[in-house]
Amino acid sequence: MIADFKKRFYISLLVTLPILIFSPMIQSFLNYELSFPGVMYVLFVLATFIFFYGGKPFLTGSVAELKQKNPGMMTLIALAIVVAYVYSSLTVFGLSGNNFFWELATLIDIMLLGHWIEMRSVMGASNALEELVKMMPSEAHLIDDNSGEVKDVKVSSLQHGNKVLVKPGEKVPVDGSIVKGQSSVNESMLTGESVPVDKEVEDEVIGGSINGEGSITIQVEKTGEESYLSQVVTMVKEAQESRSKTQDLSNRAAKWLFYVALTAGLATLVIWLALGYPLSYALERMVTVMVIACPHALGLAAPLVVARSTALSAKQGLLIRNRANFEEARKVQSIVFDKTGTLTEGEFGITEIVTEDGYDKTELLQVAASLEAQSEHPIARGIVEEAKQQNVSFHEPEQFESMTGKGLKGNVDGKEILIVSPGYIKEQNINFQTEAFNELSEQGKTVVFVLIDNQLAGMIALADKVRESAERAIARLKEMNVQSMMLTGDNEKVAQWVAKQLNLDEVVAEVLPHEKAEKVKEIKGKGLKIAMTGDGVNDAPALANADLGIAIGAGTDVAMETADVILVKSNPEDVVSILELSTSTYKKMIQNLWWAAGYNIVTIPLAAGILYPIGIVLSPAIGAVLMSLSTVIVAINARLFKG
Ligand SMILES: Nc1ncnc2c1ncn2[C@@H]1O[C@H](COP(=O)(O)OP(=O)(O)OP(=O)(O)O)[C@@H](O)[C@H]1O
Ligand SMILES: [Cu+]
Repeated sequence: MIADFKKRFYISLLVTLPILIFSPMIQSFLNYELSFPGVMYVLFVLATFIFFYGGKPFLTGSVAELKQKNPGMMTLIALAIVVAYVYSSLTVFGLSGNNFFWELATLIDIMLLGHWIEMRSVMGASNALEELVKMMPSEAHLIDDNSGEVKDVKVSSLQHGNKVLVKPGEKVPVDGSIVKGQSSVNESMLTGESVPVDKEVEDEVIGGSINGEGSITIQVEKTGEESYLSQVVTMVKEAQESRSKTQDLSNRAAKWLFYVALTAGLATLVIWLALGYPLSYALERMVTVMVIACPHALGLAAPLVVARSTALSAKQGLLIRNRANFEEARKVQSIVFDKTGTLTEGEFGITEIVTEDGYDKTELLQVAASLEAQSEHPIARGIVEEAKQQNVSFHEPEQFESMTGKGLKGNVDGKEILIVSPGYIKEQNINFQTEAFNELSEQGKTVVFVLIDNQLAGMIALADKVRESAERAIARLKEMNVQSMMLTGDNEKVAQWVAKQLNLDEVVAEVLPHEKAEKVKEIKGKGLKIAMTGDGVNDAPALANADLGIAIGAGTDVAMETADVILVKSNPEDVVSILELSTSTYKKMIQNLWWAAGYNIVTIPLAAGILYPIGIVLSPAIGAVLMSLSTVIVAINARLFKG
């Protein structure tokens, strides 16, 4: 496409030269005379060539637009050059008046040049996505399973389970896990995090990241389309193509501009004729108006900015999935955070085990860990970790059952075990050591209760760390006048403790998973624009219900599927970045809409000849220069967008 415009431009330009040299009007400007019999016919033939050859992209483009019943810039340009060409040709064959072949030729030249330059700038603004793709290396060192020999193969030929060697300083070719060696890996191109991450055996590495000083062997887990990077690229592409309000607005404006241009063009024609000017002169003014009003920068103003901002943000680990909701993010007034894993690290460690009479700590830990080994909950991981460290033996549970938002149930060694929340204990009116419990909770520790054969056996206290980044994020939100709220399934006292640490505006504790979505709806009902941030499966309904759903961290797939934005890093500060990015993207788009459409307020009257009294009249070619300029400015402005 680009090469085609370039070729058509150069050839048309060459053919334009003789037209200029032999045009009577140019000759009178430059005060020379050069002619031969039948020169008119030669000019006609040359101009016809330019009209059909150079004008072809515009003529076919207009046919396509009219077929779609969506007349736009191509139709305007086609109309302009057809009018100029038909009128000039008629004068050659008898109609009285002057031809303006040279105007037609230069107009087409400039149009071709303009569209060529502009396509290049457009490519520049939208190729941020391609940079992401380029991060993938094309070759990998495959280790033969039998001989252990290393040979270089194409990444596309790798299969699951293959082992590949990654040497120091090389790019990791595929997603996989380390089976040998250790190193630090730079994942900044995927997460924006510039500090290299230490990786050892069993750790996951992502294709496209850069290996540090160590040599590692990785086992291939995901290739091609499945790989993290291609999923990011697909996601960004989808977001770029998805509809948005601003886009709809500018499309509608572009439609309007078409009719404005047409009307303004006809009015110009009529007025100049009424003022007694020759038809050729009036037509020239009309053609200029139509060319200058070409609404085509308008169609690009928003998509270029969006292409840029979605791709840029993807590189910082902010993945935008739903553009329309992202655009509205700048209006968010209240953000609801989930506690565990979002505001806190989500990494629990056991701090105390308090037993009831007749039970010992190791026994408690053993049954608890045996049951929790079946669960993915952060609490479960903390308990299992501690048991492993104490070398407690695990026993396979039977009839395992998880009670969402409340705890777990199952049989271990023939005994019925329950691990449950304080809420559940209170609900069942079971007596427990209230004082010890209160003391632990007030220190911000999450306490779970263990029941053996319906008898309370004791409680396990676990501590999680509040993220420092959460504190900074909430402070910044305060500055932006955005309310921060926390929703948690955890106990009230723990929630209060976290809220105090982080200076949160509001907390709601002991909410069951399905109640999170209802709570979100309730806040929305108060007329507040709300964003919800969470990581777990139990957050998914709430994410879907919020005006803006933000999935944090690698999170669960369900959370990612329902979210409008995914934050690759588990950093609450990125929530602030999303809001800021939404604001700056919107600003840039509006700015671009002005460059694209607003400039018509000045140029249409100018093209119509309003400054004729002081001697300023634009030729169609100058009109074409100005309209191209507007598009190029829009493209450059989008490219300057840094987030
Ligand atoms: N695997 C488990 N082991 C023990 N207790 C559990 C388990 N899962 C849930 N619970 C109990 O149920 C409560 C609520 O759990 P839920 O998963 O809904 O929220 P949470 O993870 O504590 O907090 P957040 O809503 O902030 O993520 C927990 O605080 C805990 O008391
Ligand atoms: Cu145009």
